[in-house]
Amino acid sequence: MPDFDVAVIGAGAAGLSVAAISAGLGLKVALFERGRMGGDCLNTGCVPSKALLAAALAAAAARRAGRFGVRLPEPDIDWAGVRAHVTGAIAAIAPNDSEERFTAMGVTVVRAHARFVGPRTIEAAGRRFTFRRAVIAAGSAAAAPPIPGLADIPYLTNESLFHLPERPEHLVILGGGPIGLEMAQAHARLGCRVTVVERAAIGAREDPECVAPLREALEADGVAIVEAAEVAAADRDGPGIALRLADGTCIAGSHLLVAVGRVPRLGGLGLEEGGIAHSPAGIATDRGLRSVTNRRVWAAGDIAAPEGLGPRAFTHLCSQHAGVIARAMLFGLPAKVSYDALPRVTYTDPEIAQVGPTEAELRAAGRSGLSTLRWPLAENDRLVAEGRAEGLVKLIADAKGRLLGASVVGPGAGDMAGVFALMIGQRLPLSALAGAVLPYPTAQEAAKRAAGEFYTPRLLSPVTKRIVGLLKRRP
Ligand SMILES: Cc1cc2nc3c(=O)[nH]c(=O)nc-3n(C[C@H](O)[C@H](O)[C@H](O)COP(=O)(O)OP(=O)(O)OC[C@H]3O[C@@H](n4cnc5c(N)ncnc54)[C@H](O)[C@@H]3O)c2cc1C
Ligand SMILES: NC(=O)c1ccc[n+]([C@@H]2O[C@H](COP(=O)([O-])OP(=O)(O)OC[C@H]3O[C@@H](n4cnc5c(N)ncnc54)[C@H](O)[C@@H]3O)[C@@H](O)[C@H]2O)c1
Repeated sequence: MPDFDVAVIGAGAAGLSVAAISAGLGLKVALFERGRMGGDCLNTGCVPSKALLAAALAAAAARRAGRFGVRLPEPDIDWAGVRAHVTGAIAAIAPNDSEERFTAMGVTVVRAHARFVGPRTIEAAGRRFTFRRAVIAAGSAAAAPPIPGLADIPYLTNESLFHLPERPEHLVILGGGPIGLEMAQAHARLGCRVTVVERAAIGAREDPECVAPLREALEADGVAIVEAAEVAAADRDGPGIALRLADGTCIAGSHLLVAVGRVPRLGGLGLEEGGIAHSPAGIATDRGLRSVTNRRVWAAGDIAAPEGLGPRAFTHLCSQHAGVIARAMLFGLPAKVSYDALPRVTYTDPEIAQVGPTEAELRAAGRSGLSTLRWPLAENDRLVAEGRAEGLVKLIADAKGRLLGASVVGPGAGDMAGVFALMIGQRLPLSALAGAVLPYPTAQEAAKRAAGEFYTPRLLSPVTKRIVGLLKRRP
């Protein structure tokens, strides 16, 4: 008999979710973690980045208070205090992901590097563990672009950024994706000079109508943005760093943050010994997240590269993966992942939220009969009252009024994304949102108004007017 029903490699968002469900269902579970419990999200990702953004927002709010007739002096940023807030947020959440909590659930937690030594055996801490089923949830790490000289200079990634003892004087950020943009705004608002160096365009994956207000906000925060930049070399520059661009420009700063995407942590897992197929994108799985070569093995989280979909890196996706694995691996049901209603949010100010595909992606996929519905946040009473009515809700629907994609830019865009995820996931018609009674005044009303735009032309059509004209003669 195998030692464990389920063996999980990695105690990040994905591994913890799988372990909790499996143990909750009464299975014998082993969980291997070589680093910190909680993985990237808790220690070096979502939590510290959002904590830093919260500190930055407080500084920005103080600077903006004058518009309400509340004049405050320029905020005095105490870097040690900011760091204490970040580490405090991690410490407050850590018990949820702790070894103690999982041990209490009945999980055997092994704090060591784990590797497959055969298709049904894992080795860790000098011991061998046989398993009935295994889940690889080893996550991803910051990618290092092949720039000459980069490997020879000290640069930061998400693993080191949140532990800087001193505030960077001039943070140069390579990459204008979500990590680059969130960290650019956070550091600029906390008093650092910031330059973003981006190969293509910032926020390139997002709807351009959403990126435009964010670009303005970043520039207003003092972030310098260099786009279409080809970095030819990286060097030391005294105590700092310098990026030399192909056009001859030199961008020098005190610190360099590399945020150009993620690579799966495949190294040292013994995938060959385990008979587990993989590619540079991650563990090759079917849509049920099951290894295409070792049918006792599944993959979850950033490291999973499901067939035809590829990897994605979001904590909420880890829960979806865990749910699919629970149904497929534990109950033998035909569960599959779908990213049709997957939300993502860049937590800048303004936030950018996307649920499902963007308009450009839908059009590139050849979808016809699409309706594009917009509602500007300048028309939202609550946001006007709060002096932050910049942004847009943009919805893309099919001819029958079913929502396919939603793009939002503005304050609280991420909170609005939940409704759109529900609508797309459950295939609800726009009338469900357009007809809902929402509390006034809330930002969410902008979502309802955008949905209502699908029906407005129909409602005010000459035919409807003629019908109403006839009906008015009723006694
Ligand atoms: C700066 C930043 C901000 C982010 N912000 C957000 C956000 O706001 N919202 C969002 O949804 N997502 C965000 N993400 C993405 C999110 O953090 C990841 O998608 C998520 O943490 C992935 O979880 P995971 O369980 O797949 O991997 P991880 O969290 O990386 O966990 C994998 C674990 O496996 C362990 N491990 C690896 N190999 C082995 C081995 N051989 N043996 C034992 N242990 C091993 C590692 O030590 C690690 O703890 C952010 C990421 C970054 C970097
Ligand atoms: N709020 C969130 O949900 C959140 C926040 C941060 C990260 N994440 C997750 O982490 C992932 C990784 O984020 P990321 O921002 O590192 O990656 P990314 O792939 O999303 O963006 C990287 C950016 O770097 C640019 N780039 C690549 N090589 C370059 C080079 N040599 N020089 C200059 N620019 C270069 C790309 O054009 C791209 O715009 C995200 O895709 C997301 O899944 C999520």
